[in-house]
Amino acid sequence: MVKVKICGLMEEKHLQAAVDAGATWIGFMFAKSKRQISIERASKLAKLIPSHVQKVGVFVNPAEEEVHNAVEAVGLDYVQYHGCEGPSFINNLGYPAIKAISIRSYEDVEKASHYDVDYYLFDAPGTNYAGGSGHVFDWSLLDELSIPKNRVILAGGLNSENVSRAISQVEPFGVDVSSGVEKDGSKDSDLIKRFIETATTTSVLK
Ligand SMILES: O=C(O)c1ccccc1NCC(=O)[C@H](O)[C@H](O)COP(=O)(O)O
Repeated sequence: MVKVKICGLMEEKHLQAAVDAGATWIGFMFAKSKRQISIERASKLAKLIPSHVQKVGVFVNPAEEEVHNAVEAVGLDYVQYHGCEGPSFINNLGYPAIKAISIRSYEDVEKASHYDVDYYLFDAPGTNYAGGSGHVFDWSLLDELSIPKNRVILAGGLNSENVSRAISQVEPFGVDVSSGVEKDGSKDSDLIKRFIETATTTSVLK
């Protein structure tokens, strides 16, 4: 079954909807974004998350100190690097890691092989911010992946209408969504439930 990451959660009711519907990862945005959350607020919300659901902190070119503080205060299970962080920066920090890679061309896809991380999150390039644009990239660029599929998380403009197609085509380990579970600029519990239900009931076998 495909795993689901719901990103950019800021409110208890939406967090609860994601947990109840079967999310594997909950993402807190610590970088500049309209979804940015403080470490204090994320720590409070994190206490409501059962241990089988993993907490991901999303950063864009952070200072090391910032990452250490958030991991400790929030009890993050993974750190998602969504900027231009290099392999040695990520390795030196030493936390379980997700490296986001913005895909414009096949050369971008190849950048994944420079990193030794737990998961590779392939995303559309950002517009106002580094991610969370709601845009889809050309999934066929992932046809010749050199990294194992069980380390791939697909992101970028996914929603309950296109996620089944995305899963059938890319066969990722997980899918990630932010804009696609929002209505009028805020997360929506029904959209979160529908997305998770659709993704987790889609067969990964072609
Ligand atoms: O979501 C943001 O606002 C954001 C801002 C800056 C860096 C990363 C950001 N999001 C990280 C994510 O993992 C998003 O879920 C991913 O980019 C997909 O977003 P969307 O296309 O909106 O589903």
